[in-house]
Amino acid sequence: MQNNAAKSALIEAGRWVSQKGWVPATGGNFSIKTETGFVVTASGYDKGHLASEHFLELNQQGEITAGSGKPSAETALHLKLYQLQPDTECVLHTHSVAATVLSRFIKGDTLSIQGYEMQKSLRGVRSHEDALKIAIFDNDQDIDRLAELVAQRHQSEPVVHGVLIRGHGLYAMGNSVAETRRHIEGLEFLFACELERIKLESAL
Ligand SMILES: CSC[C@@H](O)[C@@H](O)C(=O)COP(=O)(O)O
Ligand SMILES: [Zn+2]
Repeated sequence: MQNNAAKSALIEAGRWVSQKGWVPATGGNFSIKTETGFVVTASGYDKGHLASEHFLELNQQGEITAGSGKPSAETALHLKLYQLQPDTECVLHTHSVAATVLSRFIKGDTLSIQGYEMQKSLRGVRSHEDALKIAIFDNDQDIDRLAELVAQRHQSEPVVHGVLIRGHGLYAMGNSVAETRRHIEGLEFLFACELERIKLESAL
């Protein structure tokens, strides 16, 4: 995508995701692939009120080519996700309550979801009977190290729709902005359902 179109699409995605309550208190960061690399949000801004000056342009090695301020503190993870899946065009990172709590509640390294029609909102999923597996990684302030763990896991279990960072949030990806938004919305619905199910079952 062309740089200015990418920024406009991310400004719009930011408004939407903020209205959903999924990027509180400057949490979250967004990027879109461009002809020369990718555009990423600058660090520390309210993602519901982005303007064109709140973005940096980076090349395919992750070096800044245009823009001011600091790129997102989590830029290395965006870069890694583009390198792992060449058809990924957009990465959106959110901090919803459901993703944050569920990733802490599940103690292992995988959230397994089955039995929901909404699973079919995710690319390639054909049935509620498919077991949807979302990788969970322990949170780490060392983003390069975290990105390396995602890359290692990808070798045996390819990252397709998104990954959860424990107690932190969701990284969703897709082959367009629209697909990434749909993946976030579908996954958030599934996370909320799972939280409700766990609460009901523990009350029995
Ligand atoms: C407001 S705490 C969240 C941050 O530490 C981080 O996880 C985040 O998502 C936003 O960081 P940013 O550097 O603005 O892209
Ligand atoms: Zn974050």
